[in-house]
Amino acid sequence: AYLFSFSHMNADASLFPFRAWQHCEQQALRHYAASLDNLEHPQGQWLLREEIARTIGRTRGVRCRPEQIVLGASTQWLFDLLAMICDKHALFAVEHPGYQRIYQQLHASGRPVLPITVDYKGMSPQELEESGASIAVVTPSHQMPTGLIMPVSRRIQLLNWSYKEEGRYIVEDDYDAEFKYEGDPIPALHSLDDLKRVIYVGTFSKSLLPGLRLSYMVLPPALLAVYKHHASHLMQTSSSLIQLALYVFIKSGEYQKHIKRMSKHYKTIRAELIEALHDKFGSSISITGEKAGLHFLMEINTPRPTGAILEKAKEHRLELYGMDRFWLKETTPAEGRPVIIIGFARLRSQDIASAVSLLHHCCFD
Ligand SMILES: Cc1ncc(COP(=O)(O)O)c(/C=N/[C@@H](CCC(=O)O)COc2ccccc2)c1O
Repeated sequence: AYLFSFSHMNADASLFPFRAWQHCEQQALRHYAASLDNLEHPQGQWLLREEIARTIGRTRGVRCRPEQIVLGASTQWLFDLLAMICDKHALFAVEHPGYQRIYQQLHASGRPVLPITVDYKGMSPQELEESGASIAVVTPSHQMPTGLIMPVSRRIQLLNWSYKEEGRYIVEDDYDAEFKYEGDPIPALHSLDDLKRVIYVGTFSKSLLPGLRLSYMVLPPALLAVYKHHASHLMQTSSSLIQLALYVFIKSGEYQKHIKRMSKHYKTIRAELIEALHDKFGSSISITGEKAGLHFLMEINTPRPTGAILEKAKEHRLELYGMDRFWLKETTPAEGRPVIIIGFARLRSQDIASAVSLLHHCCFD
């Protein structure tokens, strides 16, 4: 077990309202037990899809009908489903550096997946155009892993790319959009889309718990028709009990209360952590991607290579990850200054000083 964790991959279950959740599960069993004894709608429980449509309409500006929502047990599964319903010659473009699991998932679907460079505004429209891809997968709210927020100008450029040819789509993976600390809330890319080319994907892994395995996808009408034709034989993969408990949890206002409480908590932890990092490391670090989400990047001006830093972290039971897991192309990054990903969803206020000085030790001593 780790002494301290800077992992970007997990939440802090101790902050989850298990009693409230348990009450919602009991309510779900009491009122909807009948729906557990058969296989429900392939897209998932209507009642939950209605609540999700209402929530993302209010919080992300995503206007959709419950009929367009498909639930699934993980974002990865939803990408599998997407690979099944998209044109078999369609090529996917993903951000590079980017989220490894989706890249691998799409690769496993048998079609070439094209890594497209992320510049300081997000996925490069020129490279995308030249790549011949027709489906671009982006994380505009908080790019994984760089943390950059895609400016509206780049969102418009990507939308225009999708409008240029039939069959082009943008998959907006809005995975940790609930948490934003600086600047005005930016509505989803989906809210700017006039021609129904954006597939909006969300998950409850970050806002609630990754272990619930519940994510959702909003299909534009044209793709919904294809989904209904091709994939409707596929039954829903997420549990009806979890779906109905989540429906009660959202309906009762517990979800909104939880997001408000977690946003406040993460805002405090993030500010304390950044202050502690600057105090300890001084001008030897530069932090980027810290305006939203549950992680940011930290570049360190030290002669010690990334590998040695990660090695030392392992020895000292400090959970820490580098950029290698996000480097999708065979080329490894030119060995510039070490860059590590700093997650703070699991960090406790009382541990920050010790975790930061241990990190400093791994980078310099
Ligand atoms: C870009 C992106 N999109 C979607 C998801 C969510 O996927 P789903 O759980 O299948 O719905 C993740 C999860 N990424 C996970 C792993 C990152 C990695 O492997 O490096 C991190 O997940 C969590 C992070 C903080 C708190 C709780 C969970 C994603 O990084």
